[in-house]
Amino acid sequence: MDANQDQGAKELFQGQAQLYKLMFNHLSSMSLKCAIELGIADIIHSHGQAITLSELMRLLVHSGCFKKTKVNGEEEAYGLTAASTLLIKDKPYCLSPTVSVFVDPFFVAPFQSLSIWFKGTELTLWETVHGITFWEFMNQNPAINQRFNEAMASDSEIMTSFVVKSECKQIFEGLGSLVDVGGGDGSFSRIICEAFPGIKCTVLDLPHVVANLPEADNLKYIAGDMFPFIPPADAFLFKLVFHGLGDEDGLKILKKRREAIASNGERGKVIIIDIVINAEEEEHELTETKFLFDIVLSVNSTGKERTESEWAKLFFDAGFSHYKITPIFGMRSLIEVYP
Ligand SMILES: C[S@@+](CC[C@H](N)C(=O)[O-])C[C@H]1O[C@@H](n2cnc3c(N)ncnc32)[C@H](O)[C@@H]1O
Ligand SMILES: O=c1cc(-c2ccc(O)cc2)oc2c(O)c(O)ccc12
Repeated sequence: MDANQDQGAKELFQGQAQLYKLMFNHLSSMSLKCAIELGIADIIHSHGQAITLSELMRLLVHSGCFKKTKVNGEEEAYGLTAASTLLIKDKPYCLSPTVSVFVDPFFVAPFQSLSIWFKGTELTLWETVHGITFWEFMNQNPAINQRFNEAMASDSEIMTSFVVKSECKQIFEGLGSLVDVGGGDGSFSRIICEAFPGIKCTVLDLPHVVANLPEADNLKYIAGDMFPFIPPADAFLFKLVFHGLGDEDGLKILKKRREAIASNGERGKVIIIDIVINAEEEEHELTETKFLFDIVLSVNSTGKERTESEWAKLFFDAGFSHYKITPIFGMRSLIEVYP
């Protein structure tokens, strides 16, 4: 990649992370609500105007979503930043559908009840509020399922087009087969298949996600559950899948992949694209976005976002011998795991 492309990708991923932060900003106030309902401030203590449009714009400018500028050097106006550029509809990368899913009442509603969940017994807050698990909810609500899958697809498109142009494309070179586990509608694999026609890609996901999707010569879909069965392959890709799994389930999946690699003559690897929390070394705002994601995942699923040492423990406990983390996607990293 040349320096201009590199700069472009950096800006793109910074913009994406910034947009996610804005998308999840309501979690700060919901956490505050929860702290009030649980009486946290009281416990610690006993131990020891309406917004006008211009004010709203001021807030959005302050948060970096838009910038204040001048037209003809005089008139005040609002311009786009890296984040709001990702909201333009007819551009190759548009995150507007993603933002609209994750600020929709069905998604935001559970956060109103954080304190009820803390006092209850359900495994996830999602179940406390919606009565069924996140994936069952998607199965039973086709319109929302479609919007969620489209949001995941736009996330994949941004990332994959970057992967196939950057040095990290070498991790796919020479592969004969790849299973994209929990691969959604296959947007990631579709771009990989086009860039590497020699790779036979299989997307495994739940039936309501992969039903009736068009296959290609080297792109197939399997409707199924990743826990009992994942087909053999030279590489297993998990993009934004482990963050939805607790350590016990994550370990189950990784151990089976380790066994699959052993029965393939120790040939194969696991490729993970996910968040790695690195609060000491990275920018404050990036860590904040990752922490917000952590709340989303621990509320909607049994998962969490992990630090490098938490990831390493999972890999070594599953019997892998080494791994490499490349933090190339703004808030997400590419993790290669080897036997
Ligand atoms: C956050 S989405 C990520 C989708 C895709 N990898 C991407 O990054 O765009 C997680 C995916 O895991 C799938 N999934 C969840 N549980 C699964 C299971 N038990 N077996 C197979 N897929 C599953 C979901 O349907 C969903 O498509
Ligand atoms: O509730 C979620 C949200 C996500 C999610 C949101 C935005 C992205 O760009 C990626 C992922 O992922 C989830 C997930 O993987 C899961 O297992 C349960 C819930 C969610």
